[in-house]
Amino acid sequence: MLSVQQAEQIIINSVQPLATERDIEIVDLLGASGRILAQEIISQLDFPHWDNSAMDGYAVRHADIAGCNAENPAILEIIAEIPAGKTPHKSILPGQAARIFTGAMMPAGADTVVMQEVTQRSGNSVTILDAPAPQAFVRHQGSFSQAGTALLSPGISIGATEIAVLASAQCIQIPVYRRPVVAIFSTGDELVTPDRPLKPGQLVDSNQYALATLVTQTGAIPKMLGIIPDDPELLKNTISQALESADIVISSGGVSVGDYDFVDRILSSLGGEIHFRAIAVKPGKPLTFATFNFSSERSSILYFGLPGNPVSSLVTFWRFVQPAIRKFSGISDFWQPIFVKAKTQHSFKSDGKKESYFWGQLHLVNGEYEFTLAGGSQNSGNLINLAQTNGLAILPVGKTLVNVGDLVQVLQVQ
Ligand SMILES: Nc1nc2c(c(=O)[nH]1)N[C@H]1C(S)=C(S)[C@@H](COP(=O)(O)OP(=O)(O)OC[C@H]3O[C@@H](n4cnc5c(N)ncnc54)[C@H](O)[C@@H]3O)O[C@H]1N2
Ligand code: MOO
Ligand SMILES: [Mg+2]
Repeated sequence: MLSVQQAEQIIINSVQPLATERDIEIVDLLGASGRILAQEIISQLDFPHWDNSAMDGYAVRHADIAGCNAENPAILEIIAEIPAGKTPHKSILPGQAARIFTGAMMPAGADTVVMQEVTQRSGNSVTILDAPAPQAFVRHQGSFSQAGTALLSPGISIGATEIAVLASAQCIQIPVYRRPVVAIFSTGDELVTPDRPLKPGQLVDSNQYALATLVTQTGAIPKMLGIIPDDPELLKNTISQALESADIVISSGGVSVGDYDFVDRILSSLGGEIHFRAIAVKPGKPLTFATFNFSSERSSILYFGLPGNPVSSLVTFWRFVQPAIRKFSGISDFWQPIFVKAKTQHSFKSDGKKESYFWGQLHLVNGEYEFTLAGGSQNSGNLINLAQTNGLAILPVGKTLVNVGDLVQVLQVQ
């Protein structure tokens, strides 16, 4: 059976990220939050825009104050006051200074700022009790970045720091990639929506809601197609419709070997290339991955047939689907899953034949991660103790036991 790493490679190699002009939309500054930048941002401005003071104090000519100290101070005449936002009109000549405030433009002639803490003011003169280095406390025009420089590269995720840069560079129309559309549906005659009374044998479709939440959190648009009964005709119609209107399709259920598990057959009949139908992973073994190439105008459509058991569908989403959505979104880096090493507070075991995932919580204790197993049954049908899961501890193939205090690899999730 395919290993987790082989399956991951097949999926990631099948992803053709958004990259064309057709995939770009323009949003305003705040609308860019959480989006993926689609084009390089080049600054029209120098940063700082002009020489300015980094301190409240006095703008001076360094030659006038070099070597001065409390015993041998320099005394200068104050000829101007320059608050932030005002243009200085006078040049500083030898023996002169300007009162200046943080962020205010440096006057011509001055090259250094003296902090007011090492000065004494008396009327129109200032006594300098200590000389800073030449150029001290002056933020020079263009010293952070110069006009014409690329400030942000395409493929980055836009957060608060990037929005600050865009705002400062006066970029208010931001080119971002459109959000991928992810169609989601559940299969199974036993499934009902959460608002329906349960008849014997029925079960609430929880997967669709959990998957839609994860899709949204991953930056894509979920398109919920509902519950489809175990009927090959209805399933075929739904899958066709999903393939027409989405970039990625996720179904849950109907991918194992039961008589009512129709998904794989339908994918083949619709012309999908099935790359695999099972992985050596627990939970999540019966995961189907297929691609559809309808035209050169569209990227390959990715189809994930997730197993129906609630934990299996979420574990396979986190491990295989989420990185694929991220990569598809146009993110040039950081779409990979994040693994951390954690000291486990519980022991757990497996038969060593499949890569096994155990759900629970990662905590930072004194700067180091610890992993606590969720209480109750680690059965892939038990979604109740999945609540508050933020990590999946991994037992690799060939390893059958982890003891309390051992370091384990944990996949960070959510
Ligand atoms: N003979 C075998 N049987 C099974 C195998 C196997 O290897 N040989 N694998 C088991 C494993 S592992 C899994 S996981 C499941 C996967 O089954 P399917 O993907 O075909 O899913 P279903 O049979 O439709 O449902 C499985 C289970 O999950 C419940 N379910 C389904 N959809 C939802 C939903 N949307 N929300 C909540 N719960 C859902 C469903 O009622 C079943 O209990 O197959 C095993 N069998
Ligand atoms: O692997 Mo299934 O995915 O355990 O329940
Ligand atoms: Mg089944």
